[in-house]
Amino acid sequence: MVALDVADADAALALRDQMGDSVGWLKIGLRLFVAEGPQLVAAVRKTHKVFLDLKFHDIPNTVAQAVESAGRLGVEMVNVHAGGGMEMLTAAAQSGARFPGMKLIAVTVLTSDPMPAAEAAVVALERAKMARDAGLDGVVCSVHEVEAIKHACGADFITVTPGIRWGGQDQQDQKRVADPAGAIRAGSDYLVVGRPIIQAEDPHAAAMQAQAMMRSAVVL
Ligand SMILES: O=C(O)c1cc(=O)[nH]c(=O)n1[C@@H]1O[C@H](COP(=O)(O)O)[C@@H](O)[C@H]1O
Repeated sequence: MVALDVADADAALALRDQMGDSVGWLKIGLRLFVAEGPQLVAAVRKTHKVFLDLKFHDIPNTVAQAVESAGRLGVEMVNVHAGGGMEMLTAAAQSGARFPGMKLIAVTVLTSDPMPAAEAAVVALERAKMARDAGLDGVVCSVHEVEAIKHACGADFITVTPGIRWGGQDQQDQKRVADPAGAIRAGSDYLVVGRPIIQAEDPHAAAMQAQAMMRSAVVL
């Protein structure tokens, strides 16, 4: 999943065209959605699956309604923040259930969170179990937590992992990072990559490089 963390529709659609069908999913997050809204989601959906990453975190009623609005946009994935608690997650799941083509995912502990990795592992696992019990389809977590979450929540419970860096790239604000091969070896279902691709001199080549590393880790 390539994160379209760019300022406007022109930049987003240029990047989308550069990626072509080499990438199946594009992620629309806060920056782009606040700037361009549902119209841009509709444009991107014409060619790619869309992960709408707005990390809803509010009272249960508000989050449930926001999930419903996301469902009406027809996106294939949307996320909420597990920090909102069990009642919020349950309300979100009830709303999400009306849109079977949309995966509902909970952010556990942000990959930029400065808490020590061992503590993040405990909190992420706890929140993943809560998300599963509430009926969500999976979580966003770092690669480091994937194995324990799959073990506790089941192989079908989706793990989406940002914080992907390789070849000595700058971690920037990310704290818990891993490379594309490591993410596949850990069992991650979807890798989210932003700046290492979108700020590369050649974004298409960077996406190809990440995918080659992913393939190198696939055991047939
Ligand atoms: O929900 C997310 O997508 C997300 C969760 C998280 O814990 N960490 C995280 O980095 N993300 C998003 O994943 C992308 C990572 O971007 P880069 O650090 O540029 O690769 C950004 O769009 C973040 O908003």
